[in-house]
Amino acid sequence: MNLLVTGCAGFIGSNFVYYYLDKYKDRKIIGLDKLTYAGNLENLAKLTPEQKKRFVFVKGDITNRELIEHIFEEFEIDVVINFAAESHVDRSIIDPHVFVKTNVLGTQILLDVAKNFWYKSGKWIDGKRFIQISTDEVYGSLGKTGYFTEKTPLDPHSPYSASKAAADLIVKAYFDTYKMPVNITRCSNNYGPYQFPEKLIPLVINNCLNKRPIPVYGDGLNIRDWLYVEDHCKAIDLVIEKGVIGEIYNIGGHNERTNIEIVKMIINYLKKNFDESISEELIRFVEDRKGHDRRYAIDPSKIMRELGWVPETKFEDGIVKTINWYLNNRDWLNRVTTGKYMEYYDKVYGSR
Ligand SMILES: Cc1cn([C@H]2C[C@H](O)[C@@H](COP(=O)(O)OP(=O)(O)O[C@H]3O[C@H](CO)[C@@H](O)[C@H](O)[C@H]3O)O2)c(=O)[nH]c1=O
Repeated sequence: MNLLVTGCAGFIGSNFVYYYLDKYKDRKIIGLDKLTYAGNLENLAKLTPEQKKRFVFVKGDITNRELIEHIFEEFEIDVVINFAAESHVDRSIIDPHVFVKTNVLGTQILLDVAKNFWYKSGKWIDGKRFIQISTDEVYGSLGKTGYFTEKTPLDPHSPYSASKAAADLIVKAYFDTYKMPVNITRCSNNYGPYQFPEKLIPLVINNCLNKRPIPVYGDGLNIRDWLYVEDHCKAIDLVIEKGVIGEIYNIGGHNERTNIEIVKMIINYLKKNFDESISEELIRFVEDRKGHDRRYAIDPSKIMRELGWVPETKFEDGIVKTINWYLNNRDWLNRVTTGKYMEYYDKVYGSR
């Protein structure tokens, strides 16, 4: 079985490649990545020599139709998992265009090429599947109570989440119109190794290590529902194996935390275990994110009930594993935060 994994050198994509090649010793991954600022081939450097034999890397963009066709001609692709996306909300507020191009147009091109290769003589070839990795952000924001289910209406607020919602609707259209074998998964906030330090958890770790102020948006009481990335990978694996064609699956571990709680947990762990001069004095409450969603919370009961998924990593363990991963990979952290990183950082935080 051959999988085309787009965004294979990004955070969730690279974690998925490790997880999948380790679990299935007879399967092969063709990994495609544009290697923008967040995708980094170094993220895949720890594949074993045996795993490398079952991994082919292609540098390129999902909006390049000729390249995607070439990949389908070269390899018999059974499953496409589309992780490739521009994913950071703050960047989408500065420059929405690239989000629409990659997330919407890129998804449509992937779907269309897959359809041309998988639909022969009036029917779909058996065993093919297209999985769109989406996000809980497409549902918008919750008040103090309630959960996002698969039936919650789409109500995205940022250019990022609007582009992901648009992509989901294109995927749905390929199912409704052509009966294409698709699934959409919508996961809550992930954390773990290889996450780029523009996202809250690695940004806080990196700023603590560099004694840089920690920007907390607004009152710090926005809530996110955090899931360890490996639990997300396991959920996607189950969708590939057992997901019902055309269905959407929400993924989340019922682990809601305010941002300030997360920030303080990281500071206090580092203070106790790494450097006692790291303190809550680094915290700065800064201007809020425009259109900032207040609360996300996933109802994962469908995937738990129908596919037997269970989130295994407790947040208290996952966050310690994650902080230690960054402590042990400070070279990586330094490399990915040089050059253009500070330009971006000043753009987002300079005016706050
Ligand atoms: C970077 C940063 C973030 N924040 C706040 C904003 C959010 O309420 C919360 C988490 O921010 P972020 O890490 O940017 O993640 P968020 O906007 O929730 O979106 C993430 O989670 C989504 C899933 O919910 C994914 O679809 C997105 O790709 C991913 O970026 O922390 C701060 O207060 N200060 C910061 O410096």
